Amino acid sequence: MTPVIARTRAELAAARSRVQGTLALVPTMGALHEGHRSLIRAAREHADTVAVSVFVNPLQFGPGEDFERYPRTLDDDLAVCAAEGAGLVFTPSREVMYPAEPQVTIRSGPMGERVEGITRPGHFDGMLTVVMKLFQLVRPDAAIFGEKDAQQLAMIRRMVADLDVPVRVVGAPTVREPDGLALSSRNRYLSEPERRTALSLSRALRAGEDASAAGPAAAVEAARAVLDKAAAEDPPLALDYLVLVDPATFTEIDDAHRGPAVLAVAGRVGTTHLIDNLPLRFGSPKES
Ligand SMILES: Nc1ncnc2c1ncn2[C@@H]1O[C@H](COP(=O)(O)OP(=O)(O)OP(=O)(O)O)[C@@H](O)[C@H]1O
Ligand SMILES: CC(C)(CO)[C@@H](O)C(=O)[O-]
Ligand code: BAL
Repeated sequence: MTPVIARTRAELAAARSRVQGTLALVPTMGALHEGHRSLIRAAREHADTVAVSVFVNPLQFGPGEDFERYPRTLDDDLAVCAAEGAGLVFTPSREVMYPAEPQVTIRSGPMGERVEGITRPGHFDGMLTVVMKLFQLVRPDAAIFGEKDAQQLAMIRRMVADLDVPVRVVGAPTVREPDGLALSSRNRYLSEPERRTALSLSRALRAGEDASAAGPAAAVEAARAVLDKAAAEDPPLALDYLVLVDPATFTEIDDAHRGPAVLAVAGRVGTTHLIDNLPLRFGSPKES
């Protein structure tokens, strides 16, 4: 199927008015990989038509981040959208998305200042602002986001609840390489030695999972041991954070915690910022 490509608001409005039945949106920044493909396939199960947006949102990049060099591969992205059966691709320019410098934006609140928000101040405000704009422009019934960006997904769920946005938010599991590395558009920045070091992120999460029967502190300790080793590798991992958090609020949990949690990690290898996480569940001592 060849999707309709909308580059302007008028083209999008015309395409949207022709959609029959329900519509699911998959927001992306392009450079589509197997993780994005899985989101498009999941979206097809939630609606009659799938729309994919491809837009590298300047508002969610801080000074010194990789906005300029972020991979832009639109022709390949359109081929992926067609192969996966998307009916509509919205690919606005910066001027179409932000005809004027926005004065009124979404504030992500305390949750946006935790964990990844400490490493990337302002990131979640910019992300939520563009997601809200995409929801207004595309008017989807449902929107699909990857669990790889777990704090992003939790924040979007919270925005939709707090602001009564009529969109069903659906999370989809993280797609990994056979060796465990989470797929990410930024992986293409990595040299072979950097990729080997980057693997420590998913290895640390697995070590945490393996130790989790002994409780939250043991899970964090096992993950940290892997990351400490990676910090001494060549090239080294520069750890930004390793935290065990409540999945809904991203506040840190303590050793007494029982129930679901997310073990989240982020770090830099060379100049590449990578994140990963694993959902865990802690039972009472008898259950575990
Ligand atoms: N490995 C993955 N598995 C499942 N979903 C993913 C994966 N990687 C990204 N996604 C999801 O795809 C959507 C678009 O993300 P984005 O275009 O930023 O890709 P990305 O690979 O996360 O890029 P980046 O390297 O910039 O973080 C988000 O909902 C994100 O969570
Ligand atoms: C949701 C999103 C497309 C908003 O720019 C982006 O943060 C991403 O690709 O995860
Ligand atoms: N994948 C989340 C978008 C970002 O890193 O800016």
